[in-house]
Amino acid sequence: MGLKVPVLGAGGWGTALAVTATRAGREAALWTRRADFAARLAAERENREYLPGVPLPEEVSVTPDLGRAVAGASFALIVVPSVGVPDLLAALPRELGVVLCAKGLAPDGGRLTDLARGLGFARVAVLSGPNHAEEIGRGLPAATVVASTDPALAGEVQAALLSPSLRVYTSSDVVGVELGGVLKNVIALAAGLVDGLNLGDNAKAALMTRGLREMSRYLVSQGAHEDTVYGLSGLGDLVATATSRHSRNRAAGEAIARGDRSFIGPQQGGKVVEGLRTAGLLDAWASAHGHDLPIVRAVAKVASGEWTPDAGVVSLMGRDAKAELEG
Ligand SMILES: NC(=O)c1ccc[n+]([C@@H]2O[C@H](COP(=O)([O-])OP(=O)(O)OC[C@H]3O[C@@H](n4cnc5c(N)ncnc54)[C@H](O)[C@@H]3O)[C@@H](O)[C@H]2O)c1
Ligand SMILES: O=P(O)(O)OC[C@H](O)CO
Repeated sequence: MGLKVPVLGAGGWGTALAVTATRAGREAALWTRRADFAARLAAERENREYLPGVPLPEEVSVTPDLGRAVAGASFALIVVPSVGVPDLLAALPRELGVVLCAKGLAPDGGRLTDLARGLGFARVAVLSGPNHAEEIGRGLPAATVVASTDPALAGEVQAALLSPSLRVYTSSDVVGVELGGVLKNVIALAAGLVDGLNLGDNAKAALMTRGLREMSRYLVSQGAHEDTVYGLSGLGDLVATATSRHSRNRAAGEAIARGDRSFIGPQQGGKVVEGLRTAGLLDAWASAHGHDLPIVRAVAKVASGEWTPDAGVVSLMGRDAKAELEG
């Protein structure tokens, strides 16, 4: 088992994971595609752009050379935003284990783990949980889940990240862990809309609870275990994201509700707000497959500019009367 952990992507989450690996006694090779940015990180020993205030230990090396970053390693953490995952995977040796850390979907609306398998990777895992980079980077206590159908790979990743400040659980439910992280971003965006519209605590509790129900219906329809929906990568991450001052998804929803149009449409404000992209991809999938995902639909319509935030509220409040456990 290689002691070096390649961390591919030097945004906030990649930087926090590189620091996390050093707390588990490993060396981390932090890769970024921009050579000038790599040089700056190596010189300043801090990622001032994406994770300010967290020093990079000397066990973290920084490189723009992908081959060098993964040389001799058993697996790599893939921590670029979901849009960048296909190109990055295509450039990696297929014998490498890949641990997908993005909370988003492939360009066709499918799962990133399926994309990896389709490209020929045999050892595939996903890492997800209630994990804000700002807190993990500082070593505040947290927990996460690594899921794989390959228990040896899940165990390797667990050992490489487990430390007194991060409990890493394993799971074999790849679908549940992966899609929990994907869906919660959309519900967190909707929670931000509720915040920005000043709709109150009752509305936010109702939105999060019905959102969890929507997550459950979708995840189980895709083959997830229902228990996973109520675990760290489902309910846990939904609570962390929908209630947090750190969450970009929640903050984007709040900003849209307050009239900030920079998040509307394809440019998406220039920030990684995975839920905006996910909502459109999932809404298209749900329409094509006859699934009812009303919160996803409302967020997709608001994110594309087709509906105002108020119209989204009207659509959700005006749905047909039903029994709570009906669907
Ligand atoms: N920030 C968190 O707390 C957190 C926690 C868990 C999971 N995630 C997930 O991790 C992923 C990355 O998020 P982040 O917070 O690190 O983002 P970020 O905005 O902090 O940084 C993104 C990084 O990826 C690079 N990048 C952007 N597009 C790229 C591309 N096409 N190819 C290669 N590199 C590209 C950027 O230059 C930047 O270094 C997202 O899917 C996010 O949902 C984030
Ligand atoms: O800042 P967000 O909204 O992308 O959320 C960050 C993490 O996914 C929380 O677990």
